[in-house]
Amino acid sequence: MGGRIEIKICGLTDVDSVDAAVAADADWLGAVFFPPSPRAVTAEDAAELFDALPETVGTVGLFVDPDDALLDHVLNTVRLDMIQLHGQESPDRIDWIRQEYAVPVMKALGVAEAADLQRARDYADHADRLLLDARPPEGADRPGGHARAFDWSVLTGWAAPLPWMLAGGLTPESVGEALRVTGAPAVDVSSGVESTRGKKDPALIARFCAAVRAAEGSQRS
Ligand SMILES: O=C(O)c1ccccc1NCC(=O)[C@H](O)[C@H](O)COP(=O)(O)O
Repeated sequence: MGGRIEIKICGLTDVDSVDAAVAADADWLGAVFFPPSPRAVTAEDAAELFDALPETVGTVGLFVDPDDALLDHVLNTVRLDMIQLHGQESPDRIDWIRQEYAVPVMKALGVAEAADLQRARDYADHADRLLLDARPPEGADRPGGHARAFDWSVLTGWAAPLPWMLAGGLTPESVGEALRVTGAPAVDVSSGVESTRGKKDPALIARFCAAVRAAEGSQRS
């Protein structure tokens, strides 16, 4: 049991943190194209951060209910290997985006209780992956990136209809337990590897990735 656990570091905004994520063997690097986020970057910023990356590292563009103009601009400016949709995008909208841009789509779902997992089935025939994230606080100005974890035990017995990532409040200290409880095949982190909100910390990125690899090793033994 236990193959490679994929790691996504989300909300990257500076080259030192990008370098740290690559050095720490992260699989996915995320850029946020949602202006209210403290981690938001422009397409031009992201191109500078991502365009010299090795092909072995995947890039993720994070959007919230994007219009076609934003998608056109970003996809024509930055190399993106996956589109993450973190808003209220419908299955039909996902079908259109996948068709139009020929890039895999990961649909984020807000989870607080087991019943929230039922929505995963709505996207089973439309998205390529699911991101299970904690539901945002009431009245939040953005749907993700709040350092909130949900009760991972709600995933016990859950049959994932698609490849998926666990997100929400993960840290170098908690990710091992999260993996033990959930068996997640991939993890995603933003706040937990920041020294202050929106500022990634290369040392925390390295610690987070090392903790995932340690958990991977213990799954194999
Ligand atoms: O990170 C943001 O600022 C953000 C803004 C708008 C929509 C989604 C956002 N983040 C989505 C992510 O994929 C985060 O990595 C995920 O929510 C986990 O965040 P955290 O709990 O801070 O690790």
